[in-house]
Amino acid sequence: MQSTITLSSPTPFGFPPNSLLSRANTPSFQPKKTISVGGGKLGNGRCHSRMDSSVRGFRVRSQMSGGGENGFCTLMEFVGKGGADVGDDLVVLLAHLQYAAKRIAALVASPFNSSLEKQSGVAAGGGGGSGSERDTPKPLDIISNEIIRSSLQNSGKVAVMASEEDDAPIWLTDGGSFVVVTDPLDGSRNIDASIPTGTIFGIYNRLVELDHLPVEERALLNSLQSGTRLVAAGYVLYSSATILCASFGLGTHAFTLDHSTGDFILTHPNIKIPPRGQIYSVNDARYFDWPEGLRRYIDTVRQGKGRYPKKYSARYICSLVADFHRTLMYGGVAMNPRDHLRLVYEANPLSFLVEQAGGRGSDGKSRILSLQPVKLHQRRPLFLGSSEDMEELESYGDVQQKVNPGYEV
Ligand SMILES: O=P(O)(O)OC[C@H]1O[C@](O)(COP(=O)(O)O)[C@@H](O)[C@@H]1O
Repeated sequence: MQSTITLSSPTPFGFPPNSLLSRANTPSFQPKKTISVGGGKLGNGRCHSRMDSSVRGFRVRSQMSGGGENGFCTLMEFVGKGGADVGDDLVVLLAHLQYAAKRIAALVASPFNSSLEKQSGVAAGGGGGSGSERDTPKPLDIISNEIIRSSLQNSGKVAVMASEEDDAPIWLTDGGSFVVVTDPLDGSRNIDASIPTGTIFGIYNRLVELDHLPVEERALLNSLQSGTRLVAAGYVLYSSATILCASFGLGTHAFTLDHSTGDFILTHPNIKIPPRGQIYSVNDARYFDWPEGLRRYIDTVRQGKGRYPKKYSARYICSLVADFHRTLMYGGVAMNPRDHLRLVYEANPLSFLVEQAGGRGSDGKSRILSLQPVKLHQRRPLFLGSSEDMEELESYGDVQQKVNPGYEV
């Protein structure tokens, strides 16, 4: 059966079309395609009317393989009225976020990145450098932040944006109903070696009950919401494929960028992290700075002497989104046991995603989502992974690294 695709936009890469960007307050987003498979029109109906039915038994066929009985489903179709129906405002916001993701994907793969580094005079990562140099934003961090900020602003749907790259949250639009927290380009230290990087985001409802407060205070308090209040969260992995993985509160779903059309295609519906993995992911050059409990845990699983009687393997890219994505796919546990990763921008969104996939996110003692952030850039130990691995790890008690000397690389 041959699939036929009719594009309503003549420029597939110019997505979303300028008309969408300029109509910032457009109440509803229309999928740009009408898709027919075997003569039958699929369009929105492809993604069914409810998320649970849309993801159960969903078969993904790529355009290249000639379609199939179910064809394929774009992110916009998935969240739209014929799919999960997450609401018009959120659909518009996601359309702009996916556009930002595509721009960042192009940016991180650009041959001109090294000249940006040279122009800015920022030292390349990986060499010596003091701890504070390590924390200095790189040009790509700053540009990615700007790409996301302008996309959120153009959506007209976001009241507040809080970014790892900004000192304070930015109040964007009075009429916006959402709050977006983001790490625009995580792992950017790895860029010079073309190691995968990622964008992380979390979306909350704006707290209208705070509207009477001065703008700085209202922006800050909106951004300090507990992870249990997340409406949606996601990450974009910039690797051999560009993958946007998101949850809107009913499962975790991943969409792969089809460079030929500019669409994110549903490739991993309803991800379930295996309850037990055989991989641990940590920077174990820090072994001698770890507490005794964490050392014992790693020593035990390495030797296959844990509850799962097989020797574990280690994988560590040192790029959070990439390490997390692999953990979601294969199971196991990914961790940064010291106070390094940000609760608001990294730990909460990724914990939401792993929980929606059946796993757990913890700081080694407590469920991440239950923590009330007290500072915008607050850092916590972070452990994410399969439910059985996480339970076993936490049973060692003493797994949070207290020594945090400020590593140079
Ligand atoms: O040096 P460590 O402790 O292994 O930390 C590595 C982690 O830091 C990160 O690079 C994030 O650090 P930044 O937020 O300072 O960029 C993650 O991508 C990675 O998982």
